[in-house]
Amino acid sequence: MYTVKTLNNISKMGLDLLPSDKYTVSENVENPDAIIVRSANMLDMELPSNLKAIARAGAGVNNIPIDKCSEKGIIVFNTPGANANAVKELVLTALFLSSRHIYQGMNWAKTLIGKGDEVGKLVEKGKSQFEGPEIKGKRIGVIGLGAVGVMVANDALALGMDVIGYDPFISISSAWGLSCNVIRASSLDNLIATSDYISIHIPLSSKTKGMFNKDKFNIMKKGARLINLARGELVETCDVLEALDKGILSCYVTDFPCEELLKHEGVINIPHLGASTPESEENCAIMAALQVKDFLENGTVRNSINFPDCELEHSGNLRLTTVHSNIPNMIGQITTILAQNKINIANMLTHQKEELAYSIIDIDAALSADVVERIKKIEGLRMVRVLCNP
Ligand SMILES: NC(=O)c1ccc[n+]([C@@H]2O[C@H](COP(=O)([O-])OP(=O)(O)OC[C@H]3O[C@@H](n4cnc5c(N)ncnc54)[C@H](O)[C@@H]3O)[C@@H](O)[C@H]2O)c1
Ligand SMILES: O=C(O)CC[C@@H](O)C(=O)O
Repeated sequence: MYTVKTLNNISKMGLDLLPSDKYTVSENVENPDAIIVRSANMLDMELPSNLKAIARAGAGVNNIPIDKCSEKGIIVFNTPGANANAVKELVLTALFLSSRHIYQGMNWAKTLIGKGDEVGKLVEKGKSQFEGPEIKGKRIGVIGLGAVGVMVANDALALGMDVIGYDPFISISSAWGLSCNVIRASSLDNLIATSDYISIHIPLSSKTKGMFNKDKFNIMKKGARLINLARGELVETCDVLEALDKGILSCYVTDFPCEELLKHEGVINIPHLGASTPESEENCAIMAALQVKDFLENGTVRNSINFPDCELEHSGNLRLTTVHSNIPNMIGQITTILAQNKINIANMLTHQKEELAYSIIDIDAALSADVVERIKKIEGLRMVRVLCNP
């Protein structure tokens, strides 16, 4: 029996994929084998001693202590692309909201309650204050061309915009999906200096935190509009407010409100709704649950942040999986212990990612607790699991 703890509301469509004869799934599980989480902050959480896997039902993993997990041999998954369409649709909404003063106009229209037959006349008289430009023919700069950025860039082209993109780490699959009509920015500053609209789609990390600061606002086109549905901390709050006050920015749309942003008229604050559609919640939950299940039952790794992809067809009668430091002679030490105990290896696979390596070893014989203990004691070994092959 495996136990899975949920830290946020996770769609039932996903959780139902963990059958009740093999899994106990609840927000109240004490010492779980796996955690499925959305945006709950796990950074200061004490990691349960049984924990083997954390699945982020979503894209951003800045709420998960990745380094601490890697040290302990705990795998972290996310669900790439599963909520990208939901975010893209909200970005397109944000584009129009930032341009056409729809939100301000709607609020103003509400002030006409009680004016009775005068409402029509007052609307016509007052509407000019909410005029705003069309997006067609304007330039949008898309920063980060991953699952969301590629969709935003392609759809902005379809809306008649001139699209420039920046992503020095673009993946091959994203490059295949991106329209060849998207202009490749020679630098981030070049994108920022030439765009009427800028949309950010990069992860928050120590390298990207505060990336949008005074220096970037100072090179923007006067009156530019900035859309940030990625993460609040990518943009320095005091600098964005100053850019709005100086008229450098005419609007900032964010999915991450804070007290200061809520008070400013030039900010459109959305309460983190980027992925809040039934479709994306289901997609993320299904992907997260299946990844956890395949890892717990078969040791398969797909879409992990800290582990290398690894998948091996079953052979033999037992499967040993190990997480260890990516240093010489780790496999040598493990296989030596197996050989000393006359255990034949039916098949094996080892892959590495940065400082960590993951191995799947199928064996023909039974494995005593003593052998497992000896393997666990190898220096650099972070996690050992023994699974029964089907
Ligand atoms: N508001 C929401 O609800 C919501 C939903 C989904 C994702 N997000 C946020 O949006 C981010 C992007 O999501 P995604 O699904 O497209 O992720 P993704 O991993 O598919 O794409 C991220 C892209 O950013 C690029 N990148 C990384 N550092 C960069 C840098 N310094 N400059 C330019 N490009 C850089 C990467 O190469 C990658 O192509 C997530 O990390 C998450 O924080 C928010
Ligand atoms: O789970 C959510 O509602 C938000 C998810 C989003 O921020 C993400 O990074 O995928």
